[in-house]
Amino acid sequence: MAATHAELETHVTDTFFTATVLGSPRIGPHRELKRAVESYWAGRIDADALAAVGRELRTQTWAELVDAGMDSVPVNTFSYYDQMLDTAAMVGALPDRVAGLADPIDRYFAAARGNAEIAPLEMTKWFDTNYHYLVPEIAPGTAFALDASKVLGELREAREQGVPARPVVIGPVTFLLLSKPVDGSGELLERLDDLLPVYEDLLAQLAGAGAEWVQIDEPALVADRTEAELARTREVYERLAALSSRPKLFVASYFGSLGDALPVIASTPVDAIGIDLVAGTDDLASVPALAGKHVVAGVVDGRNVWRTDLDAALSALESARAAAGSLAVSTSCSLLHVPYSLEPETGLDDALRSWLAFGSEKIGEVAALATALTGDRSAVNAQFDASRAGRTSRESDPRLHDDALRDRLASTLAEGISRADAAERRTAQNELLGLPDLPTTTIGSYPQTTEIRVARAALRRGEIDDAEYVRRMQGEIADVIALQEKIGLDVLVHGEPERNDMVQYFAEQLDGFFATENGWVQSYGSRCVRPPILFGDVVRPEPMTVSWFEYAQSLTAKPVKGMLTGPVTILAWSFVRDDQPLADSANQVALAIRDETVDLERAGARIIQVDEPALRELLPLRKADQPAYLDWSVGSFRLATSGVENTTQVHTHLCYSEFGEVIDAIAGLDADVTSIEAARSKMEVLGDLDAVGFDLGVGPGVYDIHSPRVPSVDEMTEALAAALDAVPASRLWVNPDCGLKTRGIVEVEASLRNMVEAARAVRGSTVDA
Ligand SMILES: CN1c2c(nc(N)[nH]c2=O)NC[C@@H]1CNc1ccc(C(=O)N[C@@H](CCC(=O)N[C@@H](CCC(=O)N[C@@H](CCC(=O)O)C(=O)O)C(=O)O)C(=O)O)cc1
Ligand SMILES: N[C@@H](CCS)C(=O)O
Ligand SMILES: [Zn+2]
Repeated sequence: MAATHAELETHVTDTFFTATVLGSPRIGPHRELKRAVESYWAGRIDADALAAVGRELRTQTWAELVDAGMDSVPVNTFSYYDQMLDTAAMVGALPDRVAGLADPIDRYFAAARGNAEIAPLEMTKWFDTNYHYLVPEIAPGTAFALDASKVLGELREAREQGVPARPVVIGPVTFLLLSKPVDGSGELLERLDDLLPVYEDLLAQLAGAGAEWVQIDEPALVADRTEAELARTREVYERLAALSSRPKLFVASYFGSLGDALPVIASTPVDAIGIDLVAGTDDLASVPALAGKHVVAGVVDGRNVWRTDLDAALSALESARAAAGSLAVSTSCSLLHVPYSLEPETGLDDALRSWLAFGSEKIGEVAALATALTGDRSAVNAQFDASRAGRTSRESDPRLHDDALRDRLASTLAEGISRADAAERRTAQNELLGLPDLPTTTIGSYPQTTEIRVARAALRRGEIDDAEYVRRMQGEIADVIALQEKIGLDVLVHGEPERNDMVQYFAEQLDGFFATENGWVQSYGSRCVRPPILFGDVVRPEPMTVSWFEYAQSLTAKPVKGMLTGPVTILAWSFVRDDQPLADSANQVALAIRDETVDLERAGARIIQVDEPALRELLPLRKADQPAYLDWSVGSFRLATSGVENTTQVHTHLCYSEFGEVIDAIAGLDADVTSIEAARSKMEVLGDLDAVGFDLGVGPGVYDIHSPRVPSVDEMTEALAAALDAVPASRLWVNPDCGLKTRGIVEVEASLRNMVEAARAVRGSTVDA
């Protein structure tokens, strides 16, 4: 049964816990950690003040969990930046280049962000989420050594507060599989023999510090794994479980089903196994294989915001308990991926509110289910009734089903979503645009300055009116157009100052979405996003971008790109309804974007860019599920972009990933021009595109926008020369890797000047040749 706070104060020991979550958000209910960390970086507060903010946030998080009735509370899920970086620091795997920094916190932040001399670690997406982790680098010389100060410190802190603390660490298999071999390192799982002593030492120290349980996260086991990898996994957990002095071992999986890995983990003497019964419902049928283990059943969705169907969850829990014997109720994954609480969302109508559960509400659901599971159903009747009422209200809400929209979508799809032959389009577009070879452009956003954000905040608070806001944004657009003209770029953008975010901006204008006021979720480090909630059928009441485009185009004779976010990315960065296939929601969003492209074209846009940076991110973790995804995602992009004339040049933009695995899909998008992140991977993507016969326009990023460094003309000339080995000049575009919203204007101007100079130099040499 979920314990009360009073019971916990009597210290339940040596028991199997019954109610928990796999992890907690850490950025702060009002982004307190973001503000503290950024203040520390800016030198406005010292390390003690930063530590105090962290301590206060942990205390609040643990108290909420204990008060709600969790009888085991995850600790060490707090982080100043990222949990993979924390693990690298814990096992002594920070890169050598930060070793010279004496202060551990400065060393840590240097690995995360770099500085004038030090390159940061790479960042990449955490499985199929919109959270980015830092990729540890493992060199042959990396000498693993334990530094357990963070986890031990947080364990001690929690225990002093009477919290039934369960330290959480990333497991050795996931840590190595997600790290990057450098300096000639081979297959990283080969390093397990070096790494395991560190984990053994850690477990001994945790036991010595009073930890009854430790949670070892192994989400890498929900992706396809080779026999050899599974065999190594078995060895790891046999060895760790064989330790004489250790806490009970709870191996947690999440983001999918364990599949073949389930019997492997089950065969080792670990004490508890966590399964994701939301994204990995298949594992429910395998629970009998877990008999004798404590099963931690993730039935409350940690990735999405829908209220749990408590009746269905309870019945899954009852059948799992019957098969396994011993069971705890949990979230499917850490609550890192959802906002803290529904409470600040004053803009929610009662119906919508009754369908939702954010972090706090999910903790309440876990507690209610744990109580119901022990037989004391009457104590939680009200929660079960509210869950049923929310479901009934949702099923009957007219906003979930718009017949006119569905009919129009069906007829548009029936008409076909292919454009004319690409060569025919190219001829028509070249004639209209008259661009030079190697046209120069940027990806869309220019620096989101404090003035821009302050203006938006002032509009929100009613301190300025719409007209004043438009005036200020038009001022920004005019500046950005003038800057681009001065630099000599060929294809211009309006700079996106009016967009709080490339997804939220559209969601705020589409029916069927709810945009939260305070639903912040960590994206990376101190950066957060507010994923909108796609709850109903999606309808575009009016044009969303046209007036900004028209204003920008009125200031220049050069073509200004219409700038839109694509359907896959809008879905990937939203919380999406779970009552219909993702493909159906994607097509509804695509139809709205298609209408916008047609309106932009009518307003004079000769080029329209539809960004799909999240195309790779949503790729299912299991190969077997990938073809169906690629089919609907490419289809939704084509639906969004096939409504315009042949003369209108469609661009797309892809970034934040390595695209090797989805290269066919990129070709399948059939965009006239694809700008793609390439600077860090040294243009490798061009070879991949060539290999699948891609013969459309391509703009491989010639410089990395993730750092303030100004790239030289020479290095961009070299990048372009390398690109010309794979792509003829007639198809090559010149652009940075991604948008410039996180950069400062001074470095942007200098970098773009050099980029244009490099393009001109290369153009000259190809014309001469
Ligand atoms: C391209 N990326 C994106 C992802 N997901 C998205 N949904 N959007 C993306 O663009 N995933 C992959 C990458 C992740 N990259 C980033 C990069 C940068 C940020 C970021 O800077 N986030 C901002 C918040 C942005 C925002 O929503 N701004 C709003 C509100 C701003 C605000 O907080 N205003 C203050 C007042 C003004 C002030 O003092 O500054 C307030 O309200 O208190 C806006 O511009 O109106 C961040 O601050 O973290 C995220 C992901
Ligand atoms: N048009 C967007 C794409 C980011 S991925 C931008 O420039 O910021
Ligand atoms: Zn981008």
